[in-house]
Amino acid sequence: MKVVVLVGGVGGARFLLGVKAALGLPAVGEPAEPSEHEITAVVNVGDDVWMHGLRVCPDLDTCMYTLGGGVDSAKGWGRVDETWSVKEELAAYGVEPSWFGLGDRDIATHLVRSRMLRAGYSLTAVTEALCDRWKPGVRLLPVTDERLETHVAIDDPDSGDPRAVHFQEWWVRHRAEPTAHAFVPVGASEAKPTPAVLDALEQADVVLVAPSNPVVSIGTLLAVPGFRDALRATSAPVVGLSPIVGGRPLRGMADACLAGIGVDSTAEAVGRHYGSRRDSDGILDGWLVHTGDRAEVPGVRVRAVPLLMSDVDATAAMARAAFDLAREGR
Ligand SMILES: C[C@H](OP(=O)(O)O)C(=O)O
Repeated sequence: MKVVVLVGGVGGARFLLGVKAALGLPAVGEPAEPSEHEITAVVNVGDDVWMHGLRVCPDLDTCMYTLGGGVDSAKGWGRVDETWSVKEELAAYGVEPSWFGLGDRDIATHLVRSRMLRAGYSLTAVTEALCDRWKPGVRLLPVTDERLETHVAIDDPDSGDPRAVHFQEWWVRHRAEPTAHAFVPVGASEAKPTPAVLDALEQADVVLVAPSNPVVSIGTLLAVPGFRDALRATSAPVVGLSPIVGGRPLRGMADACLAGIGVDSTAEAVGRHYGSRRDSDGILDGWLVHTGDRAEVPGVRVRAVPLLMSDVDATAAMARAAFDLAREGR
């Protein structure tokens, strides 16, 4: 089976572990024998940023480290056994930004990526080269090879003046506390989905929308011109999983993002925001919500199952429920 999963970072990576397990693949790493199943993750790039002259791709790296066995699993991102000498040395020079820490091991990834990008390789090719080391067992595809970065319109916490900051500054430096008035995918109008992404969607047997951030992860994928159309055109059923459980985000600060686009933090509101492929210009055929949550999404089959990614087995059960819902509509 060819499975395409739309993902962001921490939540998306955890969900991919469960998708692999649901298909009988090792959650971490590659299977010993070639498999009949093929998983492709289309990954958000809106969090990407140039930092100290290095190209940092947090969501691609979180997926790569998580699936390749190199992640700091307590945090859900970054390298295990990380050290911070470079960060300390930069602080000693008084170099800004000091609020975004790059670990020593992690820096090696960014050095390789930046060098290859400067040599003219696409982000898709660079990611493939990095994955040659990590062997995530999932094909990780940036949604676009063009530069696309999410910016957030806020009132400056010091001056109160309106300004736009890079997503990382809002998320990491300000902990998503200043009210987000808008999210702007800077560069989106010039971006296009890569041929590999379009091909994966066309060939897919099923497409899953991970319980990732609906605004700054999945929303940014959908902001790439042509991506929504390709998702709507695939012959594969599209099933999403709610990242909102009991009116609260599973993790992260998705509620602050949803408030910024005027969507309530409920499974129903997010399902309606994604919308129906059949009855509107939406992206869903099926929508999984957490047991006990209710959602009516016109034109979309809704089922309630446990949606807490507490471990790989629980996450695999979620993926199996998504496959079942996808099959129901065929
Ligand atoms: C929030 C995001 O991950 P997601 O939950 O969207 O997959 C992240 O890692 O920054």
